[in-house]
Amino acid sequence: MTGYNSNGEVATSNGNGHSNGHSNGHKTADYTAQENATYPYEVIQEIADFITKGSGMRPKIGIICGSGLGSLAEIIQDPKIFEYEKIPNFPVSTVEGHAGKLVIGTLEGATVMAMQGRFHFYEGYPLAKCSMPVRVMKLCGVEYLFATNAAGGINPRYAVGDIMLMHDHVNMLGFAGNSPLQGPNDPRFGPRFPALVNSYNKELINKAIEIGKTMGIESNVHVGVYSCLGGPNYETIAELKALRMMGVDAVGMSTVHEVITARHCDMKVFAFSLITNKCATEYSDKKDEEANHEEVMAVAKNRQKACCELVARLVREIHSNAAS
Ligand SMILES: O=P(O)(O)O[C@@H]1C[C@H](O)[C@@H](CO)O1
Ligand SMILES: Nc1nc2[nH]cnc2c(=O)[nH]1
Repeated sequence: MTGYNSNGEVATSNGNGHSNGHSNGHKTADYTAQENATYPYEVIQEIADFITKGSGMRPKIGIICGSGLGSLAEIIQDPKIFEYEKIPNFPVSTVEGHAGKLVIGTLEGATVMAMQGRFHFYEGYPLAKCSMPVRVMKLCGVEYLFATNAAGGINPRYAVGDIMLMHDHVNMLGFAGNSPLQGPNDPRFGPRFPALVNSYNKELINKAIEIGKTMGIESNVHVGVYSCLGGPNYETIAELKALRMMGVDAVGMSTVHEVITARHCDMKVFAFSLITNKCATEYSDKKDEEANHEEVMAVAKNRQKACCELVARLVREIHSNAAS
């Protein structure tokens, strides 16, 4: 089985087919791969072949499930499930609420693949590794990326449980000089200097707004700007004030690197944040204003039905338009 070494050269592994760095049973990020996280095209192709041959399917839509939103993959029919640990050269999920499974099957007539578990920078993975599965999706045949996340609401109009359709982002990790596209560029994926204006597909946003209306949740659906910070700590009040001044509506720890990678290889992107907590932008002693992951997961569980319906109906739209 082909792998890659720390120089980014294609190398052959010792035959167990994967190098996830978790042989002792503990799920920890593979720190040995930090030096060079750029996966050669051939390795991504091998992973994609493993999935398409193993499932006998070529998905058109890829879904990334946010924290606690794994149920988005549970609505997929006749699923073929791959545990990340069994996929060659795939990282492992280390965060609660991210099961670490790739689910391929049918949703509303369309062939889809869903990641029940994404990779975050704070897990110790470099950004290129965090978003490598997006390139795998591309080589599996995926044209549309649906990225979902749990996020803190900074916009004072947002309530817990609301859905924010992302129409733009502020990439704080990018401000700090970090990008999933760092390192050698392979033009088979995309250009060295991709433009990111119009990254979030307007047609899909408009369709999602319409779907929200027919679901009767229009007052809980917003269109806004997301910002990704490195995490794993939540933000200070001063940071939240600064983000608000920058025009950010919701803050999280993911998605942006996936969107950059998807746009680089010309996928159409739809993304939304489930607002799992309200971010305090004033100083207070109240403990219940502090964000915590248990609350994030509980809100995601409460709102999974609405999130699943939104995703399923948007998939149906895409599929029926393609068929007509
Ligand atoms: O994977 P997402 O972005 O949905 O998860 C958010 C960010 C952190 O991983 C976690 C914090 O509660 O939720
Ligand atoms: N950075 C960040 N990520 C989150 N994920 C869910 N809630 C939050 C939050 O308040 N801040």
